[in-house]
Amino acid sequence: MEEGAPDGGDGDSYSLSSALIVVTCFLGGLAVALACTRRGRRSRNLPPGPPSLPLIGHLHLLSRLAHQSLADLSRKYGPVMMLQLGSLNTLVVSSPDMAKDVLKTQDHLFASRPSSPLGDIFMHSSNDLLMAPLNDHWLFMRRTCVMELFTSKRVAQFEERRRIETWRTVGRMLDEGREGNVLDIDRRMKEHGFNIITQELFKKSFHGQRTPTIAADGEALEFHDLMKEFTSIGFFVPGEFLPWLRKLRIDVGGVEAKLQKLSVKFDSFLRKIIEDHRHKMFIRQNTEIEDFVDVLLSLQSDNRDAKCLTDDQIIALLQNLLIAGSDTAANTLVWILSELMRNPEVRDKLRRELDDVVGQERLVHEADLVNLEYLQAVVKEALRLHPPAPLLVPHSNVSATTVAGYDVPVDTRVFVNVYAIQRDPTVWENALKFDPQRFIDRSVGYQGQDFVFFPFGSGRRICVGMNMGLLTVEFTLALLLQTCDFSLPEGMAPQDVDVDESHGATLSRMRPLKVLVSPRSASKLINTNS
Ligand code: HEM
Repeated sequence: MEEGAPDGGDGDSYSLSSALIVVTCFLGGLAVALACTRRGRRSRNLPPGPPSLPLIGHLHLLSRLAHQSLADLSRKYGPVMMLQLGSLNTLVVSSPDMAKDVLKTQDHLFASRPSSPLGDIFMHSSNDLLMAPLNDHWLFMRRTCVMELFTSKRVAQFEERRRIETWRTVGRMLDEGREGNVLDIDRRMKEHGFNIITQELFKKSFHGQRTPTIAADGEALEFHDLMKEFTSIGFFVPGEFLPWLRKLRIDVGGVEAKLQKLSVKFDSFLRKIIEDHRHKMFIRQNTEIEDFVDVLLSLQSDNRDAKCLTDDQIIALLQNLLIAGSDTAANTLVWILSELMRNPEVRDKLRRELDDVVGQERLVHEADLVNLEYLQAVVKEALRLHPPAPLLVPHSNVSATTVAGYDVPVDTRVFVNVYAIQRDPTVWENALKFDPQRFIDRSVGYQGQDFVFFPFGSGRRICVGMNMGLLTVEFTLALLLQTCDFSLPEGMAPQDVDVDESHGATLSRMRPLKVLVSPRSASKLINTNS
């Protein structure tokens, strides 16, 4: 280079050398991280797992349908597998024996929840039930649910509410299905699941025509927007797996900011509902219990217990129940109807059972369900092949322990792959065939006792709303089949109905199920004006 030339060359070499320093440091850091991870692995007897990449660990091996990717990996690495998702130890359990060890034998250790930005920001996990770690607060919330909200008395109290709402849904479907209109079943069932749960929580519906119990337009719209926003954000928060992103205040895709904003909106929406109920109960001296909010407010004012529910806890609980209770039941119904359209012989058999037990002269009611053995088997078979929470809700262990002789460090995130177990050909004959008869030939309940079938989980964290969810699904299915005929749009054969999956909050169909609906004679008995 000529003397006196502009010092751009020096600048270049400066930036080159600083770039080299950064790259060297980065690679050095990676090498140290890798060596530490390997040493850590060697010094502890961790469960097997695939080779990992520095920093991201095994994140790149998970597709959007994580339950399927994990099922594939466990076929190679076994039923107890350890993954490194970013910087998080993650235990994946995929056999009945291992599930039993985690959810029964060591339930006292594994019944906690990992902390997560989604839980912290959105679910108020220090105040809620679903995402709360295993502690006295969780026990208090769980007891409140079990002893006050989901008792058989309370479930029975809301029977009429569920019946009327289901009549309205079926009536709407028949109306809209007139003149050969093709119906989007996913949309109908999601609206139905949501209406049922909001009727139980705060005696209001948010979809359908205006009636005295349907929320005012503005309120309904606001709630629709909130729920739509929630499901569209997605549940993958990168900072959960790569905590250094959070330390550097990097919010990839702005997901955390969106959750924060949405949480504030949700909060004020539910706070207003609580205030309206309080007004009704105390100003108008109305002490009649009409919904869950009434129950929770009366517990709060009772003050029998030294520990009393706060407004924040009530809001967190309502939010949990809305999120955990609506799409789970709705998607179960969509999967059942998909399987019935793919398997006309099952549909015919189910209809024959309904005609034999109930007939067409009166409408089915919840008390009939115990006598509908095949219908119950159909629901079980759909929950076997399409569990709404295919990895349950993540568990976590409160102290270090061992599983199948392998070390599991404290605070490991645990995925129990119920989807893989319920489709395992070594556990179930013709595992991928939709065959409800298997549940008539073999008695398997919902309590998850033998760990071959546990779509609601098992142990301390088993679904708290199981009975209510099952009633919604079974009764809706019974009324639909009793009063409607279903057929596929012209040119479509049963084998054309796919079962491709998509996964948001719960396991749903990738594309909506579209069918034709026409009335059977019992439909004349439905009164949609009640
Ligand atoms: C077909 C319907 C449903 C299915 C398949 C289902 C499934 C599940 C599963 C798998 C879990 C996690 C269990 C675990 O962590 O091991 C769960 C938890 C939970 N479910 Fe459900 N659920 C359904 C309906 C409902 C309904 C209707 C409600 C309430 C209205 C509800 C409220 C909850 C709550 C609050 C939890 C958290 C319990 C805790 O962490 O202690 N679920 N459910």
